[in-house]
Amino acid sequence: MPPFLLTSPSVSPTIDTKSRQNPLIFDASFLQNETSIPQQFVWPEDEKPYHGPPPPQLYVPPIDLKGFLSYEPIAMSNASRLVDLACRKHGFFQVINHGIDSRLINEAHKIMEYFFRMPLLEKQRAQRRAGEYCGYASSFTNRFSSKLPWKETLSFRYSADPQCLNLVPDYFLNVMGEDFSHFGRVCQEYCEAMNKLSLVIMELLGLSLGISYSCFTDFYKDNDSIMRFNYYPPCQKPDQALGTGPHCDPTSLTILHQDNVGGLEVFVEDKWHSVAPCSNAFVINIGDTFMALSNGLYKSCLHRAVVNSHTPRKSLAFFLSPRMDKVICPPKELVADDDQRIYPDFTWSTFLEFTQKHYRADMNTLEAFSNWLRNETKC
Ligand SMILES: C=C1C[C@]23C[C@H]1CC[C@H]2[C@]1(C)CCC[C@@](C)(C(=O)O)[C@H]1[C@@H]3C(=O)O
Ligand SMILES: O=C(O)CCC(=O)C(=O)O
Ligand SMILES: [Fe+2]
Repeated sequence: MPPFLLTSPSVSPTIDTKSRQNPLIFDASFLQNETSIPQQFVWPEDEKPYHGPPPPQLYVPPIDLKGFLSYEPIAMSNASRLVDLACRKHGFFQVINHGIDSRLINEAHKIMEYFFRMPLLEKQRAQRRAGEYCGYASSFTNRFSSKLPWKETLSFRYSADPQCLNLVPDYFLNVMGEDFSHFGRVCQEYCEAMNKLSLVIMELLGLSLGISYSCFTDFYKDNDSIMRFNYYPPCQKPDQALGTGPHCDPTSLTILHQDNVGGLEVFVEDKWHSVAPCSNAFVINIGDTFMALSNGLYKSCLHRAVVNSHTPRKSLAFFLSPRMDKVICPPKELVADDDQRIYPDFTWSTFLEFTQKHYRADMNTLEAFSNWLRNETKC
């Protein structure tokens, strides 16, 4: 186990005042060519990316959803067996023949490219504000003052509640104006496709955990999720910086589509492994909230994104999360008696607030949150 995994979690405000008083400006069009990078982007020695020979590739089982989607019994049992093995070990698998139109995926990558290539001032019309999880962030220069990620992100909320049909287009209309109506429609369509796929994966997870296939689909049918575009500009010091630092996703399930550049790494069996990009696959990983819902059986695993000196990289991440007020409590089939509960009951709204106001998501988020919650409920 590397030394950085042994540090005990401490709860401190996520937004540090130092970074707000004296914010650095991350303008990628300029910084991507700089041979010396600001100190705030240099990661500590024990967290720096490894720059020797390329890391070994992680075997991320490709799950063929074709047979599963048409309810073929053999295909369903094969898929659930592979998913079960992967989720007990590290929580990462891929899905192929997922039924999502490649034109929609390409269109989403195209509009993302268009957005991030706009001048900084234009992008800042959607500026993410302190304590909020939606909007545009050029690195997290006004949120943190060290270990800054070498990335720009654009995040927005998606809700599967039928009353929220226009949430995404309305968001873009409000923050970016009329010219972004096509943008908003593509994003809504992409999120709807992700919502559908996430419910299929929830059926698969129900089966692989040996409980009813509808247990998790019911739980997530009115999900309140986060869609995020990640853009990693080239960095002339890729051995010192990180696109996204080591973390476990606090959310329930992440559906990631990466372009063909590569940079995603997962920490398994004491070392970093790369996950090769594949345009017809989505990389799926279990997040902390689903780990808690499965009573710790399925793992939320440490991962990060490294950067390179020559090619910008893009990824689309859909973070599935339950409706804000749903209580995360494992189904009784997964808990023999109350002593076997690993995490306390919580709501996604409290956990989300914890990651935005009290704790910078890292490899210990769920543990730090559980301890914080136990203390809060004690007094
Ligand atoms: C609830 C969330 C917090 C983060 C965005 C969503 C899902 C993943 C989290 C994050 C990506 C984990 C790594 C650190 C983080 C700060 C980031 O680099 O973007 C996290 C997100 C966040 O707090 O904005
Ligand atoms: O861009 C990637 O490959 C991973 C990003 C990630 O882990 C995240 O956004 O949570
Ligand atoms: Fe992540």
